[in-house]
Amino acid sequence: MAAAAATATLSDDDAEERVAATNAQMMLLTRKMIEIRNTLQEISTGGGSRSLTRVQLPSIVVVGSQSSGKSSVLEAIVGHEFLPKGNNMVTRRPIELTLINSPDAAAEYGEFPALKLGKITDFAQIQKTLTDLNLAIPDSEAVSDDPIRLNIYSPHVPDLTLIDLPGYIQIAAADQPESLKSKITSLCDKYIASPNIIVAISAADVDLANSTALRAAKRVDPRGERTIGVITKLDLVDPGRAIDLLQNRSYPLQMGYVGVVSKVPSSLATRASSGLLSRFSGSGDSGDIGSVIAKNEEVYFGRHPVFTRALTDADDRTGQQQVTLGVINLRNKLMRILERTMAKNLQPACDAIHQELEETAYQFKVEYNDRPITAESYLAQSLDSFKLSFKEFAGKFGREQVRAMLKSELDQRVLDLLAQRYWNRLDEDPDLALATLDDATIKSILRPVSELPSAPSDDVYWHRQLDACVSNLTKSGVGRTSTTLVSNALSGEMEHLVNSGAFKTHPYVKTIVQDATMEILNSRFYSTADQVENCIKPYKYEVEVEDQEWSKSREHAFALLKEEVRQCEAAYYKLQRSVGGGKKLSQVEKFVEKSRKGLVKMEDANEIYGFSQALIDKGREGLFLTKRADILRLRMQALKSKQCKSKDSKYYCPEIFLDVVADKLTQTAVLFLNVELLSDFYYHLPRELDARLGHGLGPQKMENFAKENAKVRRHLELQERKQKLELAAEKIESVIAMQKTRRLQPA
Ligand SMILES: Nc1nc2c(ncn2[C@@H]2O[C@H](COP(=O)(O)OP(=O)(O)OP(=O)(O)O)[C@@H](O)[C@H]2O)c(=O)[nH]1
Repeated sequence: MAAAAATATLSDDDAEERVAATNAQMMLLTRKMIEIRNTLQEISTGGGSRSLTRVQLPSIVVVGSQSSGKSSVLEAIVGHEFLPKGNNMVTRRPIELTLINSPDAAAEYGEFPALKLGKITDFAQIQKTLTDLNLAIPDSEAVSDDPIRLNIYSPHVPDLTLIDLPGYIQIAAADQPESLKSKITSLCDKYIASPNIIVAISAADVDLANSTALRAAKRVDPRGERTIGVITKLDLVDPGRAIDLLQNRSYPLQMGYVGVVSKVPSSLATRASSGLLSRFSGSGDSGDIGSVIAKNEEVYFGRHPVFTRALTDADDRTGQQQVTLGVINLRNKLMRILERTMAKNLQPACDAIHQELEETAYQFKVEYNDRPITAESYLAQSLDSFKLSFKEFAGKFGREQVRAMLKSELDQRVLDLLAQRYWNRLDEDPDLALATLDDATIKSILRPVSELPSAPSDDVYWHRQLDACVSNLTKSGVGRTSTTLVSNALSGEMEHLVNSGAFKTHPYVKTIVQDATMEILNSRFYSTADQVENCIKPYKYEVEVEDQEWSKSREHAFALLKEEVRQCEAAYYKLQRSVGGGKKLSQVEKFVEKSRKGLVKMEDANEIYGFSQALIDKGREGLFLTKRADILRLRMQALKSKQCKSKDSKYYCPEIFLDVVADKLTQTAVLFLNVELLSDFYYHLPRELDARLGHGLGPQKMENFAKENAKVRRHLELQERKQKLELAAEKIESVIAMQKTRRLQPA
């Protein structure tokens, strides 16, 4: 019986029901206030708020020297071991602990809101994470005032917010910075400032006059209005001495002292207990360490009548300071105190929220004309704008553009073939010619193209040259080349569009667009290339030419040669400048020519003539360009001649005939590229983007996307701030209303 009395007389059924009802009501209020406090905290972290920082709802802050039993008390309240342990000063950052009573929670779990690790049901894992987060502060710094936020959900905890701080030290250890003591003190000072409630922990076996926690509390709360003294390790001193300590007269506290024995006794550590803590939730035995400790305290205090007497005396109001015993009563007391002090701050907080809300609403009206925005609407708008620029591009890049692109590619191929089979002169320029010829051509000695206009019409040599060129051109993999060209052009343009349009500041979405582009293009690549190749097959055997086609190609071939001449001249001019003038270049060219005729020796170039190897190479290039331009001019004349007017002279005018072939290949390829690749891509890409960037993105990614744009981010943040303030105002008003109703109810 004595034991039951010592732990707050919970034996009587009526009393129990009353306590439960009060607890439930209190928890509802406290929870609402904690929610408001957290909302306000989010608003303050989201951007400097002037009026909100002035008024804040209080937190409970736990301070104590190292090894005073701080962790043991907190763990007894939570019911689990979860705080970092070790000799190496493991609490280096404030731990802001929010306990959330969740009666329906299937399991107890913790969450680190800033880390986004999800629910952690293994408390050993929570302990490890806390240890890692603390030890991430280097030994040289030892403490940081950047808090770790941890929420614990459980049916066995009350709604409470507690802040655990690094323990006070007397002197810094050898490996700790000198300034550590003062660093810890100023960190704690920051937290024990008004209006927070201070839980000052002192161990019974250490002289209270030396308690750093009580001394610090006295400094900031000299009248003992917001400090609770907690004396741990009562079992280590004589019970009579314990009672003396709990009635500490040198620092009287209005909320009194609470004595606890918060160590899990080894004999009880593994046994499920009577479940005293679980009375909070009305569930059965919790089996947590809180219950084990409570059971142990019940037995310990019951064993010593002096504790029962102290409680009775206090109840009788004999002038003694109020005495409270046990972790459960500490917990209840904390809840009551939190509620009371929060209630005191409710009206000022409510006023501050309203003031802040008014300012924010005004800003929102002025800057955004009350225009609401969502990440989703911003994404939809950006996607629409992107699709619009895509449509514009599609309008500009059609069949005609593909035709021009492919024709210019084939023109280049035709020029290369002509150079190989007609224009390179093996006899005059063996070095350069050899480098560009295939073995078969080298074997068939090239005849100078100047002989072509006067060759007999049945000259097999010239027939073979043209047939080889045509065969080479038609069998050069036009299907693959043309498909690659168009694919590259499309993916290049998409790259340009994402880098310049609505998505230019959105790297994640850029990748999605590029991936979708590549997937569509790749999936069509082989079938398109095969279809094009199939359709140009007939030209591999026979090419029929119309008069009109011939004359069109005659003009085009002439223009091509003219452009080639221009390029030769430009290159020659550049070469002249690079060797220091035309005179120098022609000297070197002459030397190279003489050496080809055997009139001078190449080995003497440097020593006798002072021409470096680089200069000789340039001389060779100069000679090549001059001769190439001569041949091209000759060929231009030929194309203009009467001989090349008729399509029947195809062997005399290979430039024209090859252009006809290139043109036919282009026209046929474009037909299929347009249908199979271009139109298909233009049709599918917008649909694919709708699928990937619509709801497929998910709310978090959508928000991340929207906030990548600084302007939108500001708009969204201001809007969120306004919404949070509205919510906080609504909640705080309902809490104030609840308070009023409670006050009106009979006790
Ligand atoms: N006998 C007894 N030992 C206790 C009691 N409370 C805590 N201890 C022991 O005292 C030691 C220190 O307790 P902690 O809870 O780790 O103390 P702390 O203040 O958190 O220590 P730091 O984390 O180092 O600051 C541990 O060995 C506990 O088991 C108690 O009420 N009675």
